[in-house]
Amino acid sequence: MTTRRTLTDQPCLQLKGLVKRFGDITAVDGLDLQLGQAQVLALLGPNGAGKTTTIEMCEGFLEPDEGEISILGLDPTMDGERLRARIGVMLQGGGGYPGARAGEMLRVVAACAADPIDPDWLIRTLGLPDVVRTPYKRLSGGQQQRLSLACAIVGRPELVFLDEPTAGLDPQARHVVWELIHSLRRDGVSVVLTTHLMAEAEALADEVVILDRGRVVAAGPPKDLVRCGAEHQLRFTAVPGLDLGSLQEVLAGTHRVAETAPGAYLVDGLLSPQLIVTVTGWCARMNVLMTEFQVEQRSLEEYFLDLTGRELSYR
Ligand SMILES: Nc1ncnc2c1ncn2[C@@H]1O[C@H](COP(=O)(O)OP(=O)(O)OP(=O)(O)O)[C@@H](O)[C@H]1O
Repeated sequence: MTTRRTLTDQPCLQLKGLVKRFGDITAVDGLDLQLGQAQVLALLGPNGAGKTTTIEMCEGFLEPDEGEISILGLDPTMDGERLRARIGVMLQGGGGYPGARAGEMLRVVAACAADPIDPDWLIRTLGLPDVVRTPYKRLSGGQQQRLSLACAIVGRPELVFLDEPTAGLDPQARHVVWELIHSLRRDGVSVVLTTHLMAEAEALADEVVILDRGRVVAAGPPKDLVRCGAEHQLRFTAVPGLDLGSLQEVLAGTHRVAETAPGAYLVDGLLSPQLIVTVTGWCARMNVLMTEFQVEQRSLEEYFLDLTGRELSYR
């Protein structure tokens, strides 16, 4: 899609001690974040967690009360003009010109860029050919979303901010957007996105930051977050009434073992390849045939619930 950028070690986004208050509400409360080049960062959190406020400060639309922001080495408040040519912004809820036709809108944005992506290619890729002549205000919510995404990336930005890029999209359109974000990353573009969707963060992000009430409650690669927050459960079925005492002995008390229903067994505790070998090896020695074998991990969603006592996604 684009010419691949040369990778550097410089963080393209760095936030230190960021604070933003609206009257009595502290929307962002001492946030530290860093993002490397060609990385995707997902800000995850419930309504009001401070995601939009954070990215609006990064985009230069809001001024922080405290802290420092460096975007591509620039201060978005002081260097907004210089920065705007190098970043792409997709606002929550679209943000297009109501009377402008979809195709024209994208071409106007492309014309402002030195080396734009071909607008026709973006229109085809995002499934918008049938609405190029339709005014923005008459596009469906999903079409407005996709057009806004096209406008955010048509100028080949170095860093893109996408505020809930797939909100309201059907699964097929969501998949197209995910593919586009993957290809941006492959081309060396860094992406900051906000989402309520755990699956989206897991599918796209190198780094997930979970916010709650303006603070980071957890951060890391999605797999690590699931792993570090999770006790795991291994379940298997076999003939009822197995002698679980001997399995417990083999496991040396590290896991809880139970027959939860006749023939349904649960091994509860931290999961590892060694645990699977131990349990299947024990079955083999006891001449027990497992008829089902299942590993259950807690999702990021459940991890968030554990951390905050609240649900993460409720749209
Ligand atoms: N302009 C504003 N004036 C007053 N309060 C605001 C303003 N913008 C945001 N807030 C408040 O700051 C807090 C954080 O809001 P923000 O929009 O950043 O959350 P969010 O995580 O993006 O939520 P959502 O997922 O609903 O978009 C909320 O309590 C919100 O009501």
